[in-house]
Amino acid sequence: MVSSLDKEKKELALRLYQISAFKFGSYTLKSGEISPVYFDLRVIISYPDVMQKLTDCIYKFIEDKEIQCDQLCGVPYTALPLATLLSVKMRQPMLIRRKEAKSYGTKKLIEGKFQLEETCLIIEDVVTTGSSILETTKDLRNEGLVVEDAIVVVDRQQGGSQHLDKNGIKMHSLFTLPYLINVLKDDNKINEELAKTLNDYISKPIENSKPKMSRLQMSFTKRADIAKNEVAKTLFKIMELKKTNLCLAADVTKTDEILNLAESLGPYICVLKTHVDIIEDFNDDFIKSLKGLAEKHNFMLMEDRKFADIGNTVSLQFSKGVYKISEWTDLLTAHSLPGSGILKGLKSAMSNKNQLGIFLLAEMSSEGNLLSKEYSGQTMDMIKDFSDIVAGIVAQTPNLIDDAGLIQLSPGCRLEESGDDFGQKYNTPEYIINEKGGDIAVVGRGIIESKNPVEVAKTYRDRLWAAYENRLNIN
Ligand SMILES: O=c1ccn([C@@H]2O[C@H](COP(=O)(O)O)[C@@H](O)[C@H]2O)c(=O)[nH]1
Repeated sequence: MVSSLDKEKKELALRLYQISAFKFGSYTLKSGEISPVYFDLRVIISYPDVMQKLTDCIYKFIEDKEIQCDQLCGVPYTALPLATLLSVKMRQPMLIRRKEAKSYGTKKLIEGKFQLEETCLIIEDVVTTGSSILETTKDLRNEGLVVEDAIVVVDRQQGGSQHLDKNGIKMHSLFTLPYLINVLKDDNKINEELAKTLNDYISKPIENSKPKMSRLQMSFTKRADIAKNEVAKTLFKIMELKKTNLCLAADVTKTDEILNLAESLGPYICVLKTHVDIIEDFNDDFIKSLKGLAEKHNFMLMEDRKFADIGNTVSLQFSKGVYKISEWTDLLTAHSLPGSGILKGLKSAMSNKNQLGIFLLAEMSSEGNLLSKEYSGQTMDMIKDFSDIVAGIVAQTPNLIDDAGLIQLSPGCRLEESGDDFGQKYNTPEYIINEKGGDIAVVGRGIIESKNPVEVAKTYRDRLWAAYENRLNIN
């Protein structure tokens, strides 16, 4: 006999297809895997009838499964409106997990009233690996809540359930991918051939479809072993040894100011970043002293020159002129804009100084910058042939790097989310490391313009390192 829930689920599945909440083609998932199906349940908020039907179905589903809870919590963001509607329908309170703590007032991560040891049921839209549910669970458990169940609208059946199970969470899915394939095939929405492609895709052993271990799950020590660029290798080791992933942007204009910063903040940083062309009294002795301090405090020097010309010009800019950058810097930034010739030019100018780690700009932190997604992807492609000289990228999002030996440097960091008058955007240390996927955060004015740069640098160092350790636990 067909239960009323079965009938409602079928109708809902067809309606979800109609509003393009799932699509078929060739899609690159967050894990980098190519998938013949893509779920985008974000569209449902534009269809009140779908929101209503989905809420009713989940409500019945929870009743059928006899799941009890004191609180509900939707995984941000798509599941938030669903959790809200369910909370009203079930007359059960809900909680909201912030993606980052407020930088003012209570600094809470979990909003809403609750008691210790209350049970919280998680609501999620689509599950592939289950990592988003785990992130939310971790914050709820840290507050003393008990999380044992999660309801998901669609389970892609790619290891998420097993992953959650290992972490003490039972996942209940309203729809699975095989179920949706059957419903759509029976209603002639997809043909036999597509159904077969989809079934073949799901029947791949989980090992094959499991996302490969991402750099975000790996320690810097492990990544040092994988890094192909020698300078990146050393940098990973310095970070782990000194327990710091803070890069200081020493954006001051006098040599003694830079040297003072290097001496006083050296113990707390892994990289000191310069813009030599803003220094008014540049001289060779300054470089000698700076190198001495880098050695004394075990940090690396990065010249943030952001080269952007053809290979020949860049090779001259790098090795000649007043600054002779190639002779002293460990790390260097460059734009990918001119094409791979820029990397060839830099490589040719390395001469007898063999060790260089280039960071290509894949994304920028400033508002309105023109580096599109396509540009960022092409930058990553360009790196592949230059793994000996490229140490990493400058970026603002977590999924560009799939080679764990590369380092992501993320500028735009302040203790509080803010901006400057010229479009610079700042995020907190935790947001930079956990949400943007930065391995190293760059901090300039947040430290150098503070009243007590040493104490403030220590705070950045501590918060950035704690966020990195936290990232290893949640991923
Ligand atoms: O996208 C980018 C690339 C580089 N930067 C550089 O980082 C520092 C940031 O300094 P703050 O004072 O912390 O804003 C600066 O040297 C930039 O040239 C960046 O901000 N964004």
